[in-house]
Amino acid sequence: MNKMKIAIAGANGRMGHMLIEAVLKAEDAILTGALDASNSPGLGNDAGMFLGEKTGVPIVSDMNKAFRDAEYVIDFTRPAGTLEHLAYCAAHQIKMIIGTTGFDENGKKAIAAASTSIPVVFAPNMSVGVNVTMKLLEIAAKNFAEGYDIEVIEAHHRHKVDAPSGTALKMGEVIAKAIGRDLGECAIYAREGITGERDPSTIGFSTIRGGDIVGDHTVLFAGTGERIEITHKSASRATYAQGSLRAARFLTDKTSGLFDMQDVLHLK
Ligand SMILES: NC(=O)C1=CN([C@@H]2O[C@H](COP(=O)(O)OP(=O)(O)OC[C@H]3O[C@@H](n4cnc5c(N)ncnc54)[C@H](OP(=O)(O)O)[C@@H]3O)[C@@H](O)[C@H]2O)C=CC1
Ligand SMILES: O=C(O)C1=N[C@H](C(=O)O)C[C@H](O)C1
Repeated sequence: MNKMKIAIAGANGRMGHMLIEAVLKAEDAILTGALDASNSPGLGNDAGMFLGEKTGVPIVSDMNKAFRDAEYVIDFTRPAGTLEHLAYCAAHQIKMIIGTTGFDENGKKAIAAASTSIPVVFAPNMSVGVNVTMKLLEIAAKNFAEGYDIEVIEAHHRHKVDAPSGTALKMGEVIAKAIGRDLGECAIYAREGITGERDPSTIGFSTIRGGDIVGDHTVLFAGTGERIEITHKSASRATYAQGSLRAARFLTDKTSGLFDMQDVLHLK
């Protein structure tokens, strides 16, 4: 069997650890490199050290070393880092799976541009459950377009640096598209003081940060005399790592193109 040669960017991070563990356990994958930031405390350590395993793959900050033998880079870092890795991968024909969130419009355009020369899976949430939930939201939104107020509520751990989460924003986009609204025009990200009554055409977002919450997302459709809540809760980051490996397998026969987890899971 030809094993997928995978390098992990963000190797010393929360997702980096889950991804390294998943790659080491997968029969069809081999860990060929591990990258982290130049100031990472993990630099020089064996990538499997946190598991008590010796992989022979050190964590380095030099892309030439970390990505040299890779066919795939799985990147869960920060937007600035991901965009540097993307440029390298595009120049060296390495397939990318991008889980990083918090990109601005220019960052998203750069990813789309790179995907004309390499295949990229770019998704704010790699879990099967969240992506099936997106489909449920599409159906629900079409039926609750009138007479129901729509609110997206998300909760994450205290270390998360972007808000709302990439998943919450994607949920908002899916809902807005389903009911013919433009999220850029109808999203409300904060409320304080005398806000006036709720504008029924808006989609509201609420963010909770605390403790070690892995990732909870609820969409509330609040009508007259009833409320519908569609909720997904992650209990472990393993689900994102397994989804990332599915995304890599999906890219095996691709030479270019921008894909998301709806493509990977055949949900479109
Ligand atoms: N799509 C999905 O399914 C999921 C997406 N995410 C997203 O993944 C990203 C990472 O999350 P998480 O693992 O919790 O975060 P962590 O902070 O735990 O890990 C990020 C890692 O990337 C490193 N890093 C930061 N900048 C660079 C850079 N320029 N080059 C190389 N490495 C860099 C960090 O190093 P240092 O700490 O030294 O700065 C750290 O080791 C976030 O954007 C998060 O929202 C998370 C879970 C699921
Ligand atoms: O930072 C996280 O932890 C997560 N980030 C992603 C997001 O922003 O949606 C996915 C998941 O919710 C965990």
